[in-house]
Amino acid sequence: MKPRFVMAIDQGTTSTRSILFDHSGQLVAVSQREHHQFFPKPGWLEHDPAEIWRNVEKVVKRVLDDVGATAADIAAVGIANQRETIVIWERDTGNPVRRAIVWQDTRTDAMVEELAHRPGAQQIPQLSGLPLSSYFSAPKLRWMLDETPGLRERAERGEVLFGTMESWLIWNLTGGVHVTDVTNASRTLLMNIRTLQWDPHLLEFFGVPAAILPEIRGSLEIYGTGHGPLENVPIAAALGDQQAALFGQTCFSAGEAKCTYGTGSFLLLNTGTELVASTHGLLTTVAYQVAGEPAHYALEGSIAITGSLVQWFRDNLGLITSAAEIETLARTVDDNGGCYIVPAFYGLFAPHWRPEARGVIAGLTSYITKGHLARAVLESTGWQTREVLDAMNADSSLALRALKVDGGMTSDNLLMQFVADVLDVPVVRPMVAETVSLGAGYAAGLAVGYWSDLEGLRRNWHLAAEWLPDMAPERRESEFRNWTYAVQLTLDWTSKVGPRPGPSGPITEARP
Ligand SMILES: Nc1ncnc2c1ncn2[C@@H]1O[C@H](COP(=O)(O)OP(=O)(O)O)[C@@H](O)[C@H]1O
Ligand SMILES: O=P(O)(O)OC[C@H](O)CO
Repeated sequence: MKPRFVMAIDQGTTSTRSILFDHSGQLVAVSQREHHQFFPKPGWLEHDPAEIWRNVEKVVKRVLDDVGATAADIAAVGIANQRETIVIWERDTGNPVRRAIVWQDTRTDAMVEELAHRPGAQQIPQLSGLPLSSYFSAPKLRWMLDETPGLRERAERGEVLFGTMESWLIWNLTGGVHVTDVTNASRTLLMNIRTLQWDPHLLEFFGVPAAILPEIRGSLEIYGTGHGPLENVPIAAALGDQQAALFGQTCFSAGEAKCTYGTGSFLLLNTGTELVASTHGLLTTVAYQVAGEPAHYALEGSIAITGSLVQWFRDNLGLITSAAEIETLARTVDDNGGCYIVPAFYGLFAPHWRPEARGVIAGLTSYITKGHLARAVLESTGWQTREVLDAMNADSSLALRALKVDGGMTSDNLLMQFVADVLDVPVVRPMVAETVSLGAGYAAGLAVGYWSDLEGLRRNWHLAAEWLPDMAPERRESEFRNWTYAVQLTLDWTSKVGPRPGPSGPITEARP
């Protein structure tokens, strides 16, 4: 009997999910668990890798139980994961040596500032496709090796192993295979974006011993097989979660793009097998690689604060009680009243990469009501997307015909219409909203022949909602100019006034 399902494991920043999909790409069952967010100091964010692995075991078992399935029903498992977050564990025991440092953690900002002045720093973007930033894995790894007594020596002796989250999960799922997939490796600042191998110059620059690193493998290939409830099931794919969403949205060809609107937002444009080096503040990243074939690349615009600004509006200002209420409040007024909010809570990511920026509410007058503020909150997500798309258009000649969207913020019609208006392209949302998991499932299913080709998967993409551009060009451009002035106000804030006491780090809900 043929297996009925593929399983996706989506290990995200706040929770871990296991989802079963059938052959038509329909979601059959889901199980989810949140994990603790540890904030040991302002700007720091850590996860417990052992807790995350236990959660994986629980959600895998639960989702199988829910539909009465066994390992024999599962064709393959695919992993999608929060990217850049680092884990170090002992080779002998498999125990993590300390908590994971999460992608949003800004503890290495000062280290990065210092490294930026060292010889060799100029070559980093050209080698890795990434700007030097505390967002990526290498500064976090350097920090862990420097600040954990004896760890660097143990790393050099090969006693401990490094991995991003998919690497940690593959190690545990397979019982000891130490690999990473190429999309996750492309987020570390340690991989050469052209050779797709660890780069000796980058390892030396960040002081990382090669003995600690996993082998870089394709995104669609069998890394090993599972045990326990997944006995003998191929662990057949891994993708960073944003690349998984690109895959799940079936953006397989050059010129196709998606944006995932969640806590932060991530716009990825598939550029095909051609690598496009950004000169406008975007990341060059690997979109996916079928084992043994050339990699497909993407240009990425990572935006740090979008949905989390809505959370701030709800939790810190208390002007709404649920995220969904922001649309109702924004609809009480016709426009933003001249008000712009730039949410540079802990610097700005793409296309600015300015860690010293801090947020502003600009254009404030006695006329402004909470309705105008609600609009400005939502509009900031639209304008930040526009900045990223302008950078993409400057870097690449691939003209976007439509933007595929997913994520929690896409239930906001006012926001999605605004995005279509300010980008001047149609915005479309698919029926299956779980694009991250779907992408991991598709990749694993393709790797084992559960699905035969990409065209078949494209036919599974069905339109759920569409927003067409409907804003006068003069208004669009004059408002964008205003936004740009507001952004200028944020850029040098901490260089001029110094750092503020108190948190300048991630906004993430702390409950398990
Ligand atoms: N109707 C809405 N309007 C605007 N923002 C929303 C709405 N619903 C949810 N959000 C925001 O979306 C985010 C949650 O989306 P989700 O895709 O679950 O995020 P993540 O995967 O990053 O945790 C939250 O930050 C929340 O504030
Ligand atoms: O887990 P998410 O959805 O917050 O995604 C995190 C990104 O992978 C960070 O680069």
